[in-house]
Amino acid sequence: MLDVRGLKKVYEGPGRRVEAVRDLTFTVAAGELVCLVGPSGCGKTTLLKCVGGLLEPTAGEVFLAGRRVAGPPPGMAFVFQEYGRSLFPWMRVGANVELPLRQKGLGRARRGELVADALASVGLADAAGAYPWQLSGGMQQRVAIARALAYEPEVLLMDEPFAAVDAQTRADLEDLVRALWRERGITVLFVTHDIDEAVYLGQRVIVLSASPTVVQEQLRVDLPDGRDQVHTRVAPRFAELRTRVYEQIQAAKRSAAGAPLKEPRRADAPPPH
Ligand SMILES: Nc1ncnc2c1ncn2[C@@H]1O[C@H](COP(=O)(O)OP(=O)(O)OP(=O)(O)O)[C@@H](O)[C@H]1O
Repeated sequence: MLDVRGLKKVYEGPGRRVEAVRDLTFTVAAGELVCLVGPSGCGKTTLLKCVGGLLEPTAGEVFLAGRRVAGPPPGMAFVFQEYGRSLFPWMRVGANVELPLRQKGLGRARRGELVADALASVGLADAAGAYPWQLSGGMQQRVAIARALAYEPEVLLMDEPFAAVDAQTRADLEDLVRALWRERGITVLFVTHDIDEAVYLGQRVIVLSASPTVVQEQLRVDLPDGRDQVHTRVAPRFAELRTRVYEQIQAAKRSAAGAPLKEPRRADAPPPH
């Protein structure tokens, strides 16, 4: 479904050259939920922008369903971290969710159906007439998710979408994403700096190195599909997987600092004491 091949991004400006992403190659299968995690500043947002056609890579290519991405493709939707800036404050919630559907050229009746369905899916069926600033942060992020869902994307790109909400809201929103993903079969690429979130959400976790970024490791999350905040997070396997991801991120930071890489531990090895 999503094929990232040899992606490289160098930012060049007067007197400054930043090689943000060196060489990234990975694929995401149709209907898969993959989390990308890596040290701060490792180029996660840069990568997602290149995948979404918002930024031209310096080298390498991204393919969506076999077609090369050369601008925002019609089958992709974004959810960003800063919900406060991604919703228009002068438009009511319903109009915010509807906006991309107008741009898609859908008729009024169909737009109405999709908006109502998306808002109901995120538990905000009665908020269509409110303004975003009348809602809590978590509710605003639900609106942003509803807007992405209403668009009926094949692929949903999420860039640290819950970084700015409180811990309880975050847990609710994580469960919402998993529920929507399971119901709708959307392909999800979810960027986070939170290791627990990556393991809790993903079917697979791609660990990125420090910038200039390469894939440090890919880890299959072999937890049961039916996850919940109480039991999954205390499961021994959850602890093993998060330890494994944590070690890889530490290794990525050490290698960036010039220290030798520690031999990676096997995912099925017991956690360290
Ligand atoms: N427009 C830009 N111009 C120049 N350099 C940039 C630009 N955007 C990002 N960078 C640099 O590229 C590197 C990667 O940035 P990016 O925002 O992609 O990382 P990130 O992993 O998303 O960061 P964080 O975890 O802090 O959100 C950083 O060194 C950053 O300073």
